[in-house]
Amino acid sequence: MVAPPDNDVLWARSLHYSHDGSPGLVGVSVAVRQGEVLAVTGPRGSGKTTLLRCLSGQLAPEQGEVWFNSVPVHTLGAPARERLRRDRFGWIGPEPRLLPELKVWENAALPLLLTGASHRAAKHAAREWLERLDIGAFARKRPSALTRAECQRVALARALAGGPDVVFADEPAAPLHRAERTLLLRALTTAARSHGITVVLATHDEETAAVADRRTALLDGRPAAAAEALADGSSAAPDSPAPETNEDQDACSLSA
Ligand SMILES: Nc1ncnc2c1ncn2[C@@H]1O[C@H](COP(=O)(O)OP(=O)(O)OP(=O)(O)O)[C@@H](O)[C@H]1O
Repeated sequence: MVAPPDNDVLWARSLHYSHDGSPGLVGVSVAVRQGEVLAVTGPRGSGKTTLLRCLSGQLAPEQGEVWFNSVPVHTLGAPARERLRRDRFGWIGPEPRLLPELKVWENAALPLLLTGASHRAAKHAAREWLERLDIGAFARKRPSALTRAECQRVALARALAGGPDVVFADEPAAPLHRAERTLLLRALTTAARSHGITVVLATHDEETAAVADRRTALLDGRPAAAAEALADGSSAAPDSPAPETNEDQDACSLSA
């Protein structure tokens, strides 16, 4: 077992995962550099969420390797993967999933409180991120007083407040209108770039993918090129890496 290259913060090779026997991932490889925003693209059901869940240690792949820096995530037991997720990763999905009983700042501080941070430190970090994301004024309100877009920003503050190395963003802007989507993606990429946070962004939406530095495409749980070759009847290896597109920095103008 050989650790991945030093400049890759996250690295996975030949991942296989099936959901109750039906294939979710079939030979997917991916590498993400420190501070990079990588878009994982593909139509609905192509395996994006399954890939993010394997990379973040929520799911243990049936085959293949996942490395976070020099940590072989695929060899860790469930408690160690849970600790890793809590301490080093942030997650934002399409739904904010805030706890209605808690104030906005408490929602944002929750992951930090779970890592054992003091109440004071967790509150400070949460409020700082709420301020940076322009929702500091709502800190003492309950989520029910906020719009959906504001709640999604609270979810982003929650993903960032613990000072993660990697944020996994699974269709984070999907339920939002265009203007709100642009704001949320700008907030995500600006936060990531100013703090050197790596982002793995799953999306089926071209405009959303355009904020990334680079993208990798999935189709039917496979790297898109391999899936297309399979459909054509040619002989591409099933676990060849997904084709990657180097996006010009102009594509990142939302984060300006
Ligand atoms: N918990 C589950 N149980 C059974 N099948 C699942 C489960 N989760 C995903 N799948 C199946 O695995 C495949 C990949 O799903 P996945 O959610 O990873 O794709 P996706 O690209 O993220 O799609 P979406 O954009 O709709 O979330 C799909 O065929 C899906 O139906």
